[in-house]
Amino acid sequence: MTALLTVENLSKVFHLGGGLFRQGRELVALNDINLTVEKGETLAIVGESGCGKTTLGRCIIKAQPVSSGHVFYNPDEGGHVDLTTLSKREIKPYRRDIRMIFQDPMSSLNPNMRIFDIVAEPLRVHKLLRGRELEARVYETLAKVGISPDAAGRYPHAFSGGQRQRIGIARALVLNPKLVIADEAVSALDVSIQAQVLNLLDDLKEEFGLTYIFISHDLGVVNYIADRVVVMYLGHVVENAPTEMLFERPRHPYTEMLLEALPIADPTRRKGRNKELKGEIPYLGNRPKGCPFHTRCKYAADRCRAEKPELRPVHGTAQLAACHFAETLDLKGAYEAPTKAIA
Ligand SMILES: Nc1ncnc2c1ncn2[C@@H]1O[C@H](COP(=O)(O)OP(=O)(O)OP(=O)(O)O)[C@@H](O)[C@H]1O
Repeated sequence: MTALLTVENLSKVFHLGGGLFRQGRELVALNDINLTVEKGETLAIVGESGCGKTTLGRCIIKAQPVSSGHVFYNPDEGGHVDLTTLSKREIKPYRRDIRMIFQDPMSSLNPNMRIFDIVAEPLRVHKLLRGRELEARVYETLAKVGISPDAAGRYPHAFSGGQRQRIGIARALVLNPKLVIADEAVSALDVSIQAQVLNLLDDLKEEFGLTYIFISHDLGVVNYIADRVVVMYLGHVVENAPTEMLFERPRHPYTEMLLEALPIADPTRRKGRNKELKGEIPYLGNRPKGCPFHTRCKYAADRCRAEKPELRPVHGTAQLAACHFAETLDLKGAYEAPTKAIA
């Protein structure tokens, strides 16, 4: 396997202004993140709201500057480039290679533009194609995501949520990217539509040789689509493991807690929302000492309150966990890995 993207010691600090009590405070949204995305894999980033998933995605494409650390990108034909050091002009070609898909297709698609122009816009911005060639590429991409070319003259409001997400995907794919960062790409959709869009993403991955970073708060969805899962808590990576290993036997108590909250195995039969997670997430600007999770961890010992655990391989395997007791805790896994046939 070859790394397409490597995040090294990445941190992001927001300096808060405004309110009387927040003046001069810092909020560490990402704390020394390390991860690798292999070519062709789907790497999921999971965690509760506010743990830093979106910030990480935005830092990777440099939509937000990092406070420290590196994002090395290693495309086929080029060498190793640190995206964090590039100027606005220098990063432009990499923005073609790395595309994002967003949660809410309604707010990410300009309501005043026709579908054709929405999908054509990235080609125009990057001055890649014109005239007939541009037209052909737009229609071809729309067809790939299951949108009829006849619909290209309509506006976003004429489409359902699932169709709008397909248009968002077409807009991302029209530039032939190598890496797609999907940020809660199916969260706003009904469960049955989610399955269709996930299947589409899976098919497109094969067809276009894509690599995905799939950001989600929903482990049920992640189990279906991801090869590997990175679990984040309060801006830290607490576990990083191949999907099957993580579901069979989590090595971090936070992962166990997320798995416990999953309703049932098959995402098509899931009803309602996940069970509520226990405990309150501490405010990021006032992070607990020691292990960031110890205030909610039912296994916490004195050591956890005093000393921050490093992310490390458990028993020398591909499963990494940041827990002092990763080797000895007998944590509960979840259901068997689902089959791909959920549509
Ligand atoms: N521009 C900003 N200025 C200050 N704080 C920010 C900014 N952007 C994000 N944050 C804070 O950084 C933390 C991480 O936010 P982020 O949106 O990355 O989390 P998330 O895991 O993606 O959550 P969600 O699923 O709710 O989007 C949050 O506490 C958020 O309030």
